[in-house]
Amino acid sequence: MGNLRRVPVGIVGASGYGGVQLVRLLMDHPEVEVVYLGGESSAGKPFGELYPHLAHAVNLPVEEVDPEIIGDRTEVVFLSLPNGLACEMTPKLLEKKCKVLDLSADYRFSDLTTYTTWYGKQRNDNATAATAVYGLPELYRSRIAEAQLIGCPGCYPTASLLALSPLLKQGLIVPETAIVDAKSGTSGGGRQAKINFLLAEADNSLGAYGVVRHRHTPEIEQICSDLAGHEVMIQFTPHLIPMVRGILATVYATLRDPGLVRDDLITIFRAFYRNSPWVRICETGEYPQTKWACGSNLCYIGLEVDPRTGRVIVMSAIDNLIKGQAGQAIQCMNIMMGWDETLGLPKLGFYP
Ligand SMILES: NC(=O)C1=CN([C@@H]2O[C@H](COP(=O)(O)OP(=O)(O)OC[C@H]3O[C@@H](n4cnc5c(N)ncnc54)[C@H](OP(=O)(O)O)[C@@H]3O)[C@@H](O)[C@H]2O)C=CC1
Ligand SMILES: CC(=O)N[C@@H](CCC(=O)OP(=O)(O)O)C(=O)O
Repeated sequence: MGNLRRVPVGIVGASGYGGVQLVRLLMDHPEVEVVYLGGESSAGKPFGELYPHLAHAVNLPVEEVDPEIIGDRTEVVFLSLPNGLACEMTPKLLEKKCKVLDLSADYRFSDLTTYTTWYGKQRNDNATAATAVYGLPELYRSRIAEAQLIGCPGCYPTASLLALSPLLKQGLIVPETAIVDAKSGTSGGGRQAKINFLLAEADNSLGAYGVVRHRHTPEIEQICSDLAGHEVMIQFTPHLIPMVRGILATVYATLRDPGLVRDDLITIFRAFYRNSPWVRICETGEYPQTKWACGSNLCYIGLEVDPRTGRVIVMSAIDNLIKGQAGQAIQCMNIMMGWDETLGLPKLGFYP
């Protein structure tokens, strides 16, 4: 007989794009019960008023955020808030013995000086931050299993790091030659009114932003440095593309051994991800499309070697709201709770 007791979970920031994905997925998760939804401007409203398509399934109000009350009512808390808020409430939630999964950048950095430099917020929770584990299960599964606090990765870092990790871990590329050219749909910017996300601005147009200064650069570099065993700098350029969901990261790097061919690297990638149910390697020469990943927690990876330049080109496609955000956080929760990593997560995309 299965376990009848469901684990009570809370979602802070439930009214945002990450929050609504968490609600949608966790309502169907067999081991949890969503008992608390929190927000700021949405507090006091029924959730179904904010997202009428879920009104028939979610009969909960959005409540004000009080860590004391959340800690009393839940055992697992997802924080899907703008950067700089999670670090204010996490110490209290941990004190209350909750497991905390933060979807913002607050607990992604092992060195808080880097966080302060790039995010501009002074912090006084160093001791708490030191206990956080970076929530990329394909790299840090065993540490996630032991953790009480997870700093879930950003969407661009997820796509970029899954493309780069096998190459860096095996020492196959010159790390400093790595260039990440990435494109994101507009939902990456959240459910806020911003001029560049207006249909008239974003539609029928493609452009880079944050060139040489996007805050995901130090996040990607931190993990690349960990994999390479020394400090690594990466060139990262994000682009906004007129679609709602999805990220495609195209990564270029110079191979140390120019004799390597595509089949060698496919074998290496397959071996690296052999225990990772959410990574699919495109083995027969096809290149991943964001649409394949849409709605699922999968990351599709394809690659090619250019014998003329000696470079490897890796393409990595995810849904920014699922593997890039809410889905990955649930994957981490599954690991922390000792459940199957795939539990409650969508395996099949929406395509077309
Ligand atoms: N969108 C994406 O693709 C990804 C986003 N992330 C990160 O995840 C986090 C959430 O992003 P996203 O869902 O896009 O953001 P949204 O802007 O869509 O949602 C933000 C949420 O935060 C709530 N909120 C804002 N201020 C407060 C406050 N002072 N107290 C309580 N709640 C507050 C809002 O509540 P209300 O509406 O009630 O005001 C809303 O529910 C961010 O840190 C983002 O950087 C990470 C990976 C991918
Ligand atoms: C299209 C778009 O605007 N994308 C966002 C990335 C969202 C994200 O993951 O940001 P966090 O690191 O704060 O979690 C951006 O570039 O800022």
